Amino acid sequence: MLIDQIIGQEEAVETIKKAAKQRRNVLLIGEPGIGKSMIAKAMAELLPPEDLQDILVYPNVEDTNNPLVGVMPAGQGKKVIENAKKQNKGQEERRNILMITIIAFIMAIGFLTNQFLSAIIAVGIVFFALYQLRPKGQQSTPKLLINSDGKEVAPFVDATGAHAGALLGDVRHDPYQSGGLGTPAHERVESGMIHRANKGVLYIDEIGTMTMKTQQELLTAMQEHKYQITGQSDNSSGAMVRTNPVPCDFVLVASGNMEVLKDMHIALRSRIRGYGYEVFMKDSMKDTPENRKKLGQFVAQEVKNDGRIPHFTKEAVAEVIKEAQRRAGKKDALTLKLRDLGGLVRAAGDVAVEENAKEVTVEHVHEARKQSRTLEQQIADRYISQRKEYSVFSNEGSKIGCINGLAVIGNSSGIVLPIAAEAAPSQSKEEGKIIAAGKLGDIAKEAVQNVGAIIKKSIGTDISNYDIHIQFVQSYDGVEGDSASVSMATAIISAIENIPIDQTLALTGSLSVRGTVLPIGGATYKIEAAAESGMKKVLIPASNMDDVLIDKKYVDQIEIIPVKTLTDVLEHALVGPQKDEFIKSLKENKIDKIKNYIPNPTDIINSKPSKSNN
Ligand SMILES: Nc1ncnc2c1ncn2[C@@H]1O[C@H](COP(=O)(O)OP(=O)(O)OP(=O)(O)O)[C@@H](O)[C@H]1O
Repeated sequence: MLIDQIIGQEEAVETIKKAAKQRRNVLLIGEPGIGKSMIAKAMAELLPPEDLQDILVYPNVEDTNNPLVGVMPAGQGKKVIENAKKQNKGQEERRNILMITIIAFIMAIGFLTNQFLSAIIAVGIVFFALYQLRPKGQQSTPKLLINSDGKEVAPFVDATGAHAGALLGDVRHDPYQSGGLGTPAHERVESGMIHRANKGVLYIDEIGTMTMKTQQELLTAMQEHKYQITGQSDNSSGAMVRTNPVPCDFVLVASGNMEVLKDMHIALRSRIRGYGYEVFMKDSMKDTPENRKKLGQFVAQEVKNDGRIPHFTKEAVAEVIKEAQRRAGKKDALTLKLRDLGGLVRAAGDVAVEENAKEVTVEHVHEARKQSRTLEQQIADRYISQRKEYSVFSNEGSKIGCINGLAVIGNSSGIVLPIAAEAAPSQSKEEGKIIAAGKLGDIAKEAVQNVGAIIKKSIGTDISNYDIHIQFVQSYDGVEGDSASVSMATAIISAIENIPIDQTLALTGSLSVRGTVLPIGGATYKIEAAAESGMKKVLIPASNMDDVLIDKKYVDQIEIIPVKTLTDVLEHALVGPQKDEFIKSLKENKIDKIKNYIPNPTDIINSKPSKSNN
C-alpha cells in the first residue's frame, strides 16, 4: 500500500487514515516535494471501492436540453447500454422490413397499373417520411458518463491547474443543432473531474491559483454532493444544455504552501476546516537511527519504483543519509524534501548504469551530486568563479567600509555578497539620507534604520548626522538580504569610524535591535561558498554552530568562528591600529549588557531564522 511508503509524515498519515474513514476533506500545507500528492493518492486507496457508481445520461424527450441522469452500482451501466443498443437494433430491423414491404407494395401496384413515375414519386415520399419519423438509434441510447466497472480502488483525480470546463464538466458545442442533423444533447455532455472523483479523492495542488468563481462552484459541488453539467462557454450551443444533477461525492484534498491560503476562497477553507482537517507538513525529521532506517527504506523504494537502476550498497545509502542531513540545514535533522532526494538517488543510479556497475557505490553518489546540481547551484558556481575572475570582492588585505556578506540563492547554494558602505557628514541640517544602491535597496534601507539604533547605543554616534551610501555589489536577482544586517552594520561602522575590515573574512547573521546576532538559514551552504571564494575565516551566529555540516574538503580551508553579539563581530572583523581602542571603548560603554543578553522570543520571531534565504 502506498500509505506504508510515506516517510516521516506520521501526523499527516494518521490524519489521512482518520479522514478516509469519515470521508473528511483535508488541507495539506507544506513545501513542494514532501509527498502531498502521494498522501492524497494513498487516501484514495483507503476509501472503500464497493461504493463506486456508474453514471448514465439519458435523453429527455420532453426537454432535449435537460438530459436526465441515472446512477447505479459499478458495472451496471455497461449492461444498460448494451441492452439499449440491442433493443434499438431490433426495432431498426423491424422498421426496415416494414419499409421494404411498403416500397415493394407500391412498386407492385405501379407496375400493375403502368404508373411507374407516380410509383417512384410515392416511394420517395414514403421513404423520406419514414426516415424523418424514425428515432435515430443513438438518440435513444444513454451515454455512460462514468464507468466504474472493474475498478478496485476509489478514484484519485488530480485537478491541479484544471480550468472550469475540465473541473466541473462541459457540454460540447454542436454546429448542426437545428434540422435534426446534430448530435443529441446528452451525447455531448462531458463529465468533469469532480464527477470522475465521485466516491474517491479530488486532489488540487496550489488551490489558490483557481479563479474565485471556480472555487465558489467547487464549494457548491462539495456541499451538494452533486453538480449539474452545463456548457462552460457562453457562446456555445452547449450553454443551452443543463443536465439534471450529476453525483460528485468526492473528498477534497487541497494542498499548497502557506502563500496559497491568501488566495483561497474563505468559505472553501472554512468548509474544509469545519468538515475536515488541516495539516502542516514537516520538511525535516529528527536524526535518529530509526529515521535513518526509514531513509534507507526510501532509497530502496525509489530504486524499485524506478525499475532501471541497481541497488545501493550500505555505504551509498549512508552517503544519501548524509546528504539528507546537509539538506535539512539544521542540527540533528534529516530533510523530508524527498522528491529532490529521490532525484539524487536516480542520478546516482544513472551514473552506476553508465558504468555498467552492479551496485550503486559512494563514488556514484558523489558524482551524482556534482552532476545533478540545481540551476541555482550552477548559477552560484558560475557566479563565484566570475566574481573571482573580475575580483568583485577581495579575499585578502583590509578595506574601509567593504565587507564580504554571505547569502543563499535557491535553497541550497551560497554566494558571497559584497557590501560597500560610504559615510559622509550630512549636507542638510535635517536628517541624513540613506542612499541604497543595488537591487536590494529597500531591504538595505530598512536594515540601515534598524542598525542605526544599535550604532547609536553602542558607539554613541547618531547616524542621522551622516549621509550613508550603501551598496550590494553586483547582487544577483534571487538574493534576499535580510540576513545581511550584521554585515551591513559592520560596514557602516567601519565607514563612520574609518577602521578597515579584514577582507579574508566573510560573515552572516541577523542583527536583533538589541545588538545580538540571531540565527540564519543555510549556514552550511554559506560557509562552503566562503571557502570556495578563498576566504580564510567565516563568522556565523553561535546558535547556528550545530547546523554546520560542511563537506570534508572545506574543513581545513576555513576557520568557523561563532559570534553572539555585534561586539564579537567587530572584534573579529575590524583590523588596524585604531581597532583596539575602539573595541575597548565599546566594551566599557554598554556592550557588556548586550553580551549577557539572551535573545527574547520576539527578537527571534522578527529575525525570521527559518527562512533559508536569510
Ligand atoms: N514523505 C515521503 N515519503 C516517501 N516518498 C516521498 C515523500 N515525499 C516525497 N516522496 C517522493 O517524491 C515524489 C514526489 O512527491 P509528491 O509529488 O507527493 O510531492 P508534493 O509534496 O505533492 O509536491 P508538489 O506540491 O510540488 O506537487 C513521490 O512520488 C515520492 O517518490
